[in-house]
Amino acid sequence: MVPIVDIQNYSFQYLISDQPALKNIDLQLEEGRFYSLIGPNGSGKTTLANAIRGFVPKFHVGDDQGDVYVFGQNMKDLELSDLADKIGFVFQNPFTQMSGSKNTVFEEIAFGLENLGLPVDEIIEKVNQIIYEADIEELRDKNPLELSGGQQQRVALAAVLVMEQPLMVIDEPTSQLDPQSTEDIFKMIEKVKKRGTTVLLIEHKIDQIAEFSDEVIVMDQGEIKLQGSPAEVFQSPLLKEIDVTIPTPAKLSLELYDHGIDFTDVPITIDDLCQQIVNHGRRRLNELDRG
Ligand SMILES: Nc1ncnc2c1ncn2[C@@H]1O[C@H](COP(=O)(O)OP(=O)(O)OP(=O)(O)O)[C@@H](O)[C@H]1O
Repeated sequence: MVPIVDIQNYSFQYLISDQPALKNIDLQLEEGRFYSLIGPNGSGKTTLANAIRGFVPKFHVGDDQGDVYVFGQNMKDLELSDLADKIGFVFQNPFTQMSGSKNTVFEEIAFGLENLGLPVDEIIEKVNQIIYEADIEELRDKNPLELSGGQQQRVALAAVLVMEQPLMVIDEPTSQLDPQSTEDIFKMIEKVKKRGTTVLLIEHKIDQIAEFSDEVIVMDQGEIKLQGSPAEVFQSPLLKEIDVTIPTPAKLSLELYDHGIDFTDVPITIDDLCQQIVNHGRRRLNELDRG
């Protein structure tokens, strides 16, 4: 299968910087998978997302080498507007996403669909559906620019998800949200993935990343250091050399190890942890029976 995104030996250095933000990146994203991109602050995550959308180097200028292919086309041959109907992009700061010209959240979310020229009935149906899924009914008639940061974040995400582009690049959509809203946003993104959308999510919420991602990509100092399933990545000894935290169940298992409880695998999700505890209990009972 041809990857949706194919990055080949790509490096980029901002014009005003003295070191590269991306170094020799090779990355392929397959259709319909949910990828999470993690790494310490300044490791290059947003720059990589911007390279996939073409903002780097077309908007944020600098020197680049290598190639970024998206939907089989080299970004060098495309204008920024060429991919508007293929890539949904949620910015780190939701304020920058707002059109600034709409009086209500409903109109804000409808804006992109209007630009695509969809029939009014269809626009209303789609906007109502996403407002329901994003659980933002109480914001429907509010002015987008008067919302709190967390509310703007939900509206900005809804305004992109409603467009149903086949690739979503989402930069820290939950940074201003409480734990329950964070969980809701991940469930929403998972629903989008189930429609066949490819998702690249930049996030720091490790527990949800472990639970929802198909693959985790770890960046450090402009390079991709690790990539694999959540279990592969969060059990990798290489992670110790990078400043990223491990999921809470894995941390708990290390504490239990100090109390003599040794699991066969490091649990990554709460379900894994429960299963490992049950397995451990069974093993102990068998030992007691035999002993
Ligand atoms: N517009 C810019 N001009 C110059 N340097 C930049 C620019 N944007 C980012 N950088 C630098 O590029 C490097 C990578 O930054 P980037 O924002 O991609 O990292 P990040 O992993 O997304 O960080 P964070 O988690 O803090 O958002 C950093 O050293 C940063 O200071």
